[in-house]
Amino acid sequence: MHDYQQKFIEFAIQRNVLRFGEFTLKSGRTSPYFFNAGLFNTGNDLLQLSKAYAAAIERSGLNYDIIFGPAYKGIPLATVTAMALAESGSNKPFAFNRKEKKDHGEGGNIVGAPLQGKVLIVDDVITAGTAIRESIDLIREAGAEPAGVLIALDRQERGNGELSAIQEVEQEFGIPVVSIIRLQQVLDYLKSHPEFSGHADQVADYRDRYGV
Ligand SMILES: O=P(O)(O)OC[C@H]1O[C@H](OP(=O)(O)OP(=O)(O)O)[C@H](O)[C@@H]1O
Ligand SMILES: O=C(O)c1cc(=O)[nH]c(=O)[nH]1
Repeated sequence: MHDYQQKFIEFAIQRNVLRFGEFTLKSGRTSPYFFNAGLFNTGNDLLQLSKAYAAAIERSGLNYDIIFGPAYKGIPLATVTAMALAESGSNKPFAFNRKEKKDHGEGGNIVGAPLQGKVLIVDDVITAGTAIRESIDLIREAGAEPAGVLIALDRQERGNGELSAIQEVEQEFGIPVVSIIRLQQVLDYLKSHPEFSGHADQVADYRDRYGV
């Protein structure tokens, strides 16, 4: 595990973003851990988070024209990532969607820059891949092309079949998915920190059941 990854796990635990307990996921699975990016909820959190996202994009070498954040939690993520990239000299347009279409004023369900060219999707987690598939549909409907996905946490879970949701997305759409951390690193962290080792077994059991 790289130093930046350990620091990111500690940042997420310290802000209660990465929590342990019993959580129902969008996929219907019951998980012993949850990553709630909505709890990165101060200016300082977002400053730190935006730098972690921008650094991940820079490390990935992804080639893209515009950043897209899926509603809702992807919206601030895409926004602050675009700001951090601009700070380091890469000024990219960004856009996000509304979950419900607006039928007055400017109308439609895309806000921000027009979806054109190669689109990098920025979100918090991928579990079963539903949110990413919905984003890819929106991008294609607009006549643009998905170029990659950046998330904070790869939960390393099966999608619809035996592959991970991320592998399915990579194969089906031919695009890379980049994450800052993945579940295995969270598990390693829990096991090597006695104060969290009580959670390690439950997370490992969950991984045995739904992981790849
Ligand atoms: O891979 P999936 O199974 O789709 O799950 C992951 C998605 O679930 C959450 O979004 P959700 O739409 O639940 O909530 P939000 O409106 O808080 O972003 C999360 O932010 C991801 O976008
Ligand atoms: O699968 C989900 O719904 C999900 C998992 C997770 O860790 N965090 C989140 O916001 N959603």
